Amino acid sequence: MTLSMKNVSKVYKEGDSQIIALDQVSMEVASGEFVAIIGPSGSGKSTFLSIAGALLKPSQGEVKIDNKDISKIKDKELSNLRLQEIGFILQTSNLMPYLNVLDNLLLLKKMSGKVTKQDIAFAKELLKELGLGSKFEKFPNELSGGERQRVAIARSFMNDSSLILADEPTASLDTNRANEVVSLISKEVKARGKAAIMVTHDERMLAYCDRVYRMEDGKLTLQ
Ligand SMILES: Nc1ncnc2c1ncn2[C@@H]1O[C@H](COP(=O)(O)OP(=O)(O)OP(=O)(O)O)[C@@H](O)[C@H]1O
Repeated sequence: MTLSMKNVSKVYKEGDSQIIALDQVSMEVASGEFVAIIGPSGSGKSTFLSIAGALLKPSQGEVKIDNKDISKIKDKELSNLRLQEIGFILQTSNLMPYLNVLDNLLLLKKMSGKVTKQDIAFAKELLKELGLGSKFEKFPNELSGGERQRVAIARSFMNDSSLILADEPTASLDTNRANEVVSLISKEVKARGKAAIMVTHDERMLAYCDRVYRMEDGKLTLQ
């Protein structure tokens, strides 16, 4: 997979004034690449990830996934593309509190039709890979913060999406847990040929990444 963003700008209108959240940013990420974006609060990083994940439309510029211009795709096809190709990892893991760990992983499958034996086997395999082999039946409130984040990561790997977008996945984790989480993303990128973009404030996590970009006032530069 290749994500290509060219001269992408995003302007938010607030009454009479405008906020230029992104100012002509370009980036290309391909399978097997793990890139990071750092930068101060309010510089445009989340806006960038939302556009990369086809959740938000740019005001200007071009976003292509595998050479397909996503502004030219119909809404239905775009939501399928999002479901199949893109895995989001968010700061707050947003697990369903009343579902156990295994069912949290299977939730999207349940919502989109039926759950197969293979789905269950894949979910269990992912959980084992992430060191959660003994936690299938636990509920989110019975897990530590780091464990919850790993469940959320396993869930984002469930659809075997080719693009992983992570918005501060290590916020609120201690150094060991943070290393664990980021090395899991890195492993998934390298072993399964995925592409990943991670927004982070944590400079220690940059060692796992192939490239580091800096966002400042909506402008993106390679470090
Ligand atoms: N929906 C919105 N409407 C209006 N302005 C917005 C909206 N979303 C973001 N902004 C503004 O756009 C700019 C970029 O915001 P963004 O959330 O992308 O930054 P960020 O780098 O992710 O910040 P943080 O590190 O604090 O999460 C900020 O000035 C923000 O206030």
